[in-house]
Amino acid sequence: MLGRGAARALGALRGVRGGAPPARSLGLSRRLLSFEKVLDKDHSLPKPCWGKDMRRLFDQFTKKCEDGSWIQLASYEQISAQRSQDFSAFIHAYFPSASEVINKEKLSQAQLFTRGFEDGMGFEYVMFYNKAEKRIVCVFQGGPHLQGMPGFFHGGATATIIDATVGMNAIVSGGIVMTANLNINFKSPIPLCSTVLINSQLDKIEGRKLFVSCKVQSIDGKILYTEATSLFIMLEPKKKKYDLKEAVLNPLPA
Ligand SMILES: CCCCCC/C=C\CCCCCCCC(=O)SCCNC(=O)CCNC(=O)[C@H](O)C(C)(C)COP(=O)(O)OP(=O)(O)OC[C@H]1O[C@@H](n2cnc3c(N)ncnc32)[C@H](O)[C@@H]1OP(=O)(O)O
Repeated sequence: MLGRGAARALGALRGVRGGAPPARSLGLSRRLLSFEKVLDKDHSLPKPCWGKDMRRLFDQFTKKCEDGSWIQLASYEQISAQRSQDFSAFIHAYFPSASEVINKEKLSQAQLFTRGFEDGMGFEYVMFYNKAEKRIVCVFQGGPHLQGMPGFFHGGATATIIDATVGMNAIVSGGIVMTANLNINFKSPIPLCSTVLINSQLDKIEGRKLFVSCKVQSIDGKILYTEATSLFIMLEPKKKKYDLKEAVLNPLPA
């Protein structure tokens, strides 16, 4: 199960209607937070654009979810427009100086960077979480629009999916966090349109700091493409006005 803070953080920022019950009562045996009424499609479910490797690994990890040791993490591209006021409140509480700069009307169009591509062209991925081992495994199939050097992924695209994976590992343990440091060693170029495994591990928590590392490998484990270490910081509200719990329990009307 997730910590309460993390479940609330995810719920509040995902467009939940009707409120999020405490994590303990969620019955998260297979799919994380799947009870939520979320307004758009879950991109972490199989699609026609997934290749056979991606599909096979999805099936393998889904099987591991049956005994509850692993949980599949759902993934949406957009929170509902109705929640945009929550985002304004979030920004106001945590980054008050940014509050004046951000165009609040545009917030209703906000969507997760990794989910902004046409199906199969950008980031296709699904993450699985093992709480006991503090691990998240991301099965990633990158599309042709992620090219850097001809025939290979752009390093920024690799950094993005790494940040998303280690970031999710930090979120499930720490709630509302931001990347403070991301250190990447690119060891071997990743062939464009291939499927790879990103294995991330929460190494330690010290106060507000979460240290997460990961390896990007070929699906047979023979090639180590990339290694990364990261530091995430749990955010502290600068203003006490924003109450995450209140935002979850009293969502805005549709
Ligand atoms: C959150 C719920 C979301 C749910 C839905 C989301 C769905 C999917 C998400 C997918 C995951 C995506 C993950 C992507 C994450 C990002 O990319 S975040 C974007 C990039 N990051 C930033 O823009 C952060 C910019 N930096 C900051 O805003 C701040 O510096 C900070 C918030 C990181 C820290 O500021 P503050 O809170 O004021 O803390 P400090 O007092 O400065 O520091 C606290 C301690 O940490 C140490 N520290 C800070 N930064 C670093 C660093 N870079 N390296 C090493 N150490 C650092 C600092 O020294 C303090 O240590 P001590 O307490 O003194 O020991």
